[in-house]
Amino acid sequence: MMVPQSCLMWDGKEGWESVYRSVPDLVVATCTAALAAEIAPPSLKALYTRFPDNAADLLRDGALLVQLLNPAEVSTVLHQLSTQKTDKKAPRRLDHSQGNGYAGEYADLTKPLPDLLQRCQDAARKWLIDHAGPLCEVKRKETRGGTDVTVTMSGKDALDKSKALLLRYGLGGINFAHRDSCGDFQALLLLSQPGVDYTGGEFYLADANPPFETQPFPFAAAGELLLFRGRQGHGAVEWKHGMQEVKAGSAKVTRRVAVGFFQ
Ligand SMILES: O=C(O)CCC(=O)C(=O)O
Ligand SMILES: [Fe+2]
Repeated sequence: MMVPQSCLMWDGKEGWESVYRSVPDLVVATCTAALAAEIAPPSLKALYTRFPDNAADLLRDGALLVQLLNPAEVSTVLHQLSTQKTDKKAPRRLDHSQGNGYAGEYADLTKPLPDLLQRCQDAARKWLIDHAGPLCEVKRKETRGGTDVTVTMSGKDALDKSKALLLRYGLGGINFAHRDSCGDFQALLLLSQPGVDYTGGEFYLADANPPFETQPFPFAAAGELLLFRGRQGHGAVEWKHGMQEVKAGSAKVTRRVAVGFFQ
């Protein structure tokens, strides 16, 4: 596969303007293992067994890391994503001019997702419904008969309506504390290698109210899925989430790339 030079050169602090708008380029620039061959994806059932038996830790702490994919499976996702398109909608920037962060962007992934990613999303959806179904509620604004209405969906419907995003950051990338306009549960599958592709870049949950306590949940390995509650903590505690500054790892180019589910 040809590797576009601009992507190899890509860096959040330099050359931001000069790069790509399609997933293949994003993905090629993602990971040292991106060009490895595909393996046969594990079944939905096999992926489901990699989740814990219950959601107690997620409900107590607000976030939970699951080693969902092994390195060969991460390479397969990257390989499959290299032929995937993003939605026609332009990626949303995170940068200081937008007031939401630095050196990063989100792009909607078109459906259907590549099969392994789709299975990851399906396994996470099934696990959330099985263990926290009544809590999976989402309110969305829709226009019906020319009037704006707020529609509440719960359980499977809420998760089915959601989007998958490709999120990427370069050197100096920051995602300020925020809440997304989606349901209570979200998930993030890391496709970069912590320590190699980047350091720093810790995901955190933060109290939305004083004293704004934050709790970091750093990824330890590529292929980890972070399930998190983007809104509601214990009792009445409201949460936001964000990501601390991405710093260089041992690789020449710094990047932190992930796929977000239920967004
Ligand atoms: O990249 C991160 O750690 C934050 C991602 C995020 O804001 C999201 O998945 O909604
Ligand atoms: Fe978010």
